[in-house]
Amino acid sequence: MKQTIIGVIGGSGLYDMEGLSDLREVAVSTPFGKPSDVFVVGELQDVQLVFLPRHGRGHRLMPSEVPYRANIHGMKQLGVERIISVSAVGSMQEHIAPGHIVVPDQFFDRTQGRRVSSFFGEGIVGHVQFADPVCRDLSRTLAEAGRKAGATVHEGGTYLCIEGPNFSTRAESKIYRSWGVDIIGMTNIPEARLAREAEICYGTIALATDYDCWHEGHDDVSVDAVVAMVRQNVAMARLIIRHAAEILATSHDRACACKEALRYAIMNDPAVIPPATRARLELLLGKYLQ
Ligand SMILES: CSC[C@H]1O[C@H](OP(=O)(O)O)[C@H](O)[C@@H]1O
Ligand SMILES: Nc1ncnc2[nH]cnc12
Repeated sequence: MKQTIIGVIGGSGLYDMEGLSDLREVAVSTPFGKPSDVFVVGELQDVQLVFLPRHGRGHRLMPSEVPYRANIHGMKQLGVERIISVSAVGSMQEHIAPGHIVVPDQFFDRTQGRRVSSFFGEGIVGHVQFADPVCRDLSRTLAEAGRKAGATVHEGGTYLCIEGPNFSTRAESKIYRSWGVDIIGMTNIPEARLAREAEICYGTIALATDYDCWHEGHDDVSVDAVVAMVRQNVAMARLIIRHAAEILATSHDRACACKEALRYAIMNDPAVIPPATRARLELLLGKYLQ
C-alpha cells in the first residue's frame, strides 16, 4: 500500500516537530528559488511527515519575505499530497478566546500584492477554482484531531490575511470585525492559493493567541503575548498533528477535488507555451500538457 505523505508548515513558535522517527534533513532546490529552510522528513504514526518552518529556523523571514512558491514546490517534489498549516492568529470574535483552535474554511485577502501567489505567468495562463480555498476533507480531519487532543475547536471561520509586518490599527481591526471575519493573520493566503495550483490539499490549524486590538477588556496584541500563548499551546498543536496523522494513515487516496484542480484551469493553446515555462512547470502541469 502506498504511504500517506503529509506536509506540515510550522508557523510562529513551531520550528520543529517532536516524535518523528527515521529523521533526515532534505535540502530542496526549486525553479522558484530556495525554500524557507531545509525540509525535515520522518515517520509519524505510519505516515511520512515533511516539516518546514515557514519563517525559517530562528524566525528569519517576515510574512512578505517567505518564499511561498519554493515552499509549496518543495513539498510537491517530496510527494506531499496534504499540507497542514499551523498558524498563530488574532481573534476577531469574542467567543474565540486565546488558546482556542480555529480550522478556517474561508480566507479574505488584504495583502498588498507584494507576494507572488501563483505558479502561472511567463507565457502560461491558468485560473483554478478557489471558492472553497481549503480542502474540506482535510479540514474535517484537523477539527476531529483537535477535539481528540482536548482543544476547544471552532470548525469553520474566515481568516483575514493582512500584509504585515505591523499589526493592524484599531480602526482597521474594528472595520474587519464589521466585515464578519473570525481570525486575522499574515501568512495563509499565498500558501492556500499555491497549494491549490499544485493540487495539494491545504488545511489550517489556527491557534488564537490574542484579541488583536479591538477588545476593550484585553491588551492590544504584541509579539510577547503571541509568543507566550504559542509556547503554552505548542504541545497541543503537535498532538493535533499526531492525531491527524493517525486518521490520515488509513486514507491514502484522496476523494476531494483538490487533486484535479488544474484539469480545466489552463487557458493556453499548449503550442504557445514557451519551452522554458513548460520546463519550469513540468512537475505541476506535465500530466496535462502531453
Ligand atoms: C508573531 S505574531 C505575527 C506573525 O504570527 C503569525 O505567523 P504564522 O502564520 O506563521 O504563525 C502571523 O501570520 C504573523 O506572521
Ligand atoms: N492580531 C494578529 N494580527 C495578525 N497576525 C497575528 N498573528 C497572531 N496574532 C495576530
